[in-house]
Amino acid sequence: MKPLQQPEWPDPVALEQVIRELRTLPPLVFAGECDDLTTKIGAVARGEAFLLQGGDCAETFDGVTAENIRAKLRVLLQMSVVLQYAASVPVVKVGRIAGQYAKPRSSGEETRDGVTLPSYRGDAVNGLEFTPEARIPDPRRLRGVYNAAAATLNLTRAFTTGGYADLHQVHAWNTDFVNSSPVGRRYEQLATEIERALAFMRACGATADEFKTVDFYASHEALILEYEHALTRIDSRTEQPYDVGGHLLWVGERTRQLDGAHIEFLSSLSNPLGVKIGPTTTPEYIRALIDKLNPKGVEGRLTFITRMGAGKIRDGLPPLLEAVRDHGSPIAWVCDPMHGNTFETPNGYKTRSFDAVMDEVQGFFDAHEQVGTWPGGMHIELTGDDVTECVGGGEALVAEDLANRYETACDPRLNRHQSLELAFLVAERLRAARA
Ligand SMILES: O=C[C@H](O)[C@H](O)COP(=O)(O)O
Ligand SMILES: C=C(OP(=O)(O)O)C(=O)O
Ligand SMILES: [Mn+2]
Repeated sequence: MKPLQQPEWPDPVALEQVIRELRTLPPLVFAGECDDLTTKIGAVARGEAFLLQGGDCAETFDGVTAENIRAKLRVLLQMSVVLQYAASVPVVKVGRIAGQYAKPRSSGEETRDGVTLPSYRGDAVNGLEFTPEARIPDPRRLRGVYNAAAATLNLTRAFTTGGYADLHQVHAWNTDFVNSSPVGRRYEQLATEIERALAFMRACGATADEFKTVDFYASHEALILEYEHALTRIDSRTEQPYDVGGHLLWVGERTRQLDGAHIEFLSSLSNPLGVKIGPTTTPEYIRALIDKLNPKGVEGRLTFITRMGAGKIRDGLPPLLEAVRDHGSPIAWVCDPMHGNTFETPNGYKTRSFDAVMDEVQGFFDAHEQVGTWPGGMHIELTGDDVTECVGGGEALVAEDLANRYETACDPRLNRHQSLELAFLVAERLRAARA
């Protein structure tokens, strides 16, 4: 079977050149870091940690700025402390970042005002601009992906280890936000409590080096197989293949066929892996997928990212949870409450409602409560900016507001307010689940 959702590159010679070059470039991540993430996700699968995975639907080359990267990291750090403090559970932090440049599409073409052009497939493939030239797939963009991912990872590593992510900065992350909204003020109270706890520990003589840095990992959808293959290397320590273009790779809803090229590719890697699980998934498929991707039952190797839709998760998820429980293999279950809840507004914006997103998260927790399994994490499309892409939330955005700051290159993301609100709501459910 031909691999699905692959670009049709018009210039195979240029493609060959880029791939040759990519094969010689240094790894973006170290295989040992991938193993560390597997270990951490193992704790998620055992019910001892929670995974927070989030970032843009589609990163763009223009979006590789210090401001943008800092804002994204900041909202993820804020969400993490909310979850960690309110639910007393370690949070494994993974960005949809430094590699999330390729998009599967429902349709190969897009029509606007009677003009039809190839769909935008992410900056890895073509340009967002609606012109015939921009929409031609250009393989040189794959080199751009490598450069953008390297620059993003470099700054992310600097922020997470160089002081920005120090827990003592818990107030500083919120300074421009404190009084601008109820959720900003709620966060501020929590930050004050955390500071008090840190001061108490200092007074006890605890040297809190653990609070100074955070472990933060990069993930993206493994979609364009030529790129992912070119960044797959044999690790000198273990002699095993790792995709060194990111720590965790997932395969999406449209490319997860058991006998498809994407699942075959994942099965060859030693990285931690994810697979999106949509509403048509059956227990038989899930069991076969586990046997294919994690035959040895390694803890933390396999994460299922459910994206059923708010109306389907309560019926659709429990049979899958039961099938996995009875199979006995360790799985980290993560909820993507975004992709099953997309709709178009009458004024033409692709959006999601905050209430539906929240309802799917609640349904995810309900399903796990019913079966007695651990709701291991959430996977969110978000941004650190005050965009207006999803309706609802504390700011009560409506369809007419979307025109104000609709900046996504693909799917609508939660803005900073909505992301933090979600974190507070999830923290409450998580605390109950822990109890
Ligand atoms: O991000 C996911 C997919 O690429 C996206 O949801 C597809 O959207 P489309 O239906 O507009 O192609
Ligand atoms: C394409 C995506 O999701 P899914 O495969 O679940 O549709 C995505 O995560 O952006
Ligand atoms: Mn998306």
